[in-house]
Amino acid sequence: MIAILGAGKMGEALLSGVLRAGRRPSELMATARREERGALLRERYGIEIVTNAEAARTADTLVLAVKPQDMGALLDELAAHVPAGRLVISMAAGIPTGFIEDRLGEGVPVVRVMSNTPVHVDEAMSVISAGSHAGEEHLKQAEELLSPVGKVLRIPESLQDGATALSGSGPAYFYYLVEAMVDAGILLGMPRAAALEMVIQSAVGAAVMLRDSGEHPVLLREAVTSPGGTTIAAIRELEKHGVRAAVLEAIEAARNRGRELAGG
Ligand SMILES: NC(=O)C1=CN([C@@H]2O[C@H](COP(=O)(O)OP(=O)(O)OC[C@H]3O[C@@H](n4cnc5c(N)ncnc54)[C@H](O)[C@@H]3O)[C@@H](O)[C@H]2O)C=CC1
Ligand SMILES: O=C(O)[C@@H]1CCC=N1
Repeated sequence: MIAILGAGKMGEALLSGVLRAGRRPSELMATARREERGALLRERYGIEIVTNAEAARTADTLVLAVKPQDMGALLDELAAHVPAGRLVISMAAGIPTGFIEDRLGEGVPVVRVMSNTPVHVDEAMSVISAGSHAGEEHLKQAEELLSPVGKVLRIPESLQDGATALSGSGPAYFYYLVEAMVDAGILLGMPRAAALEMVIQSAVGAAVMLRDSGEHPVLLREAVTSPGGTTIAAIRELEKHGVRAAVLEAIEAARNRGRELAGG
């Protein structure tokens, strides 16, 4: 039995992915802070909605999907109810496995996960790290849970805040670029719908080539960039405006914010 504690955006996305992958609703339970939210999840997925304490007592795997700021309160609520040997999987940004171990009692196996919203389309990037009491079998269980909704990669926990900044937040950077490109289309007089269609299909085409061609991104970009042509005129402006440096600093800022989150 898997329990998703705090089934908001990410928790629900994982829940629906796990059901799409063939698990039965009777193998899953969830908790929600608001009653209406619980009722909606029960109706939408046919799963049982329980209290956090009930989930802790019953489920073999507890998936913590609350916001980092709510993690301390959730763990205080769970502490008295988690029997030894329960696997705890945390999806929260910035919360070290040690923070959870300290509050749930020594010996609890914790796996920290950073996934991203493409869980919705089974194209997530999930990176996982073992806490000090989690071993191979626990990492395998986390991989089994997450691999139906995308790729899974093991990394040392010291890189988790970096992964949060890179792939956890990653989809937002691509959406931001799409927004900016659509604005450029508007500037050039395109109807918004046409601009959006052109940009989305360019993004999808570029993403599929990146994934499937095995070519390095630099080579793919060079293939678009004709001598004396249009692309290099655009690239010169991107370089002039320091876009690469802005990306480096932005992702470093996201990593640094992740490091602050456990402190509230
Ligand atoms: N949104 C994203 O792109 C990503 C989010 N994350 C992480 O996933 C976690 C959840 O994020 P979202 O789904 O975006 O947030 P959310 O706010 O949509 O979901 C959290 C849910 O937890 C519920 N909740 C809070 N305290 C509770 C408690 N004590 N008992 C039961 N339910 C409780 C809230 O009512 C809410 O529905 C966060 O820790 C975040 O860092 C990770 C990767 C990507
Ligand atoms: O913005 C956030 O804090 C979360 C973590 C990764 C993506 N969204």
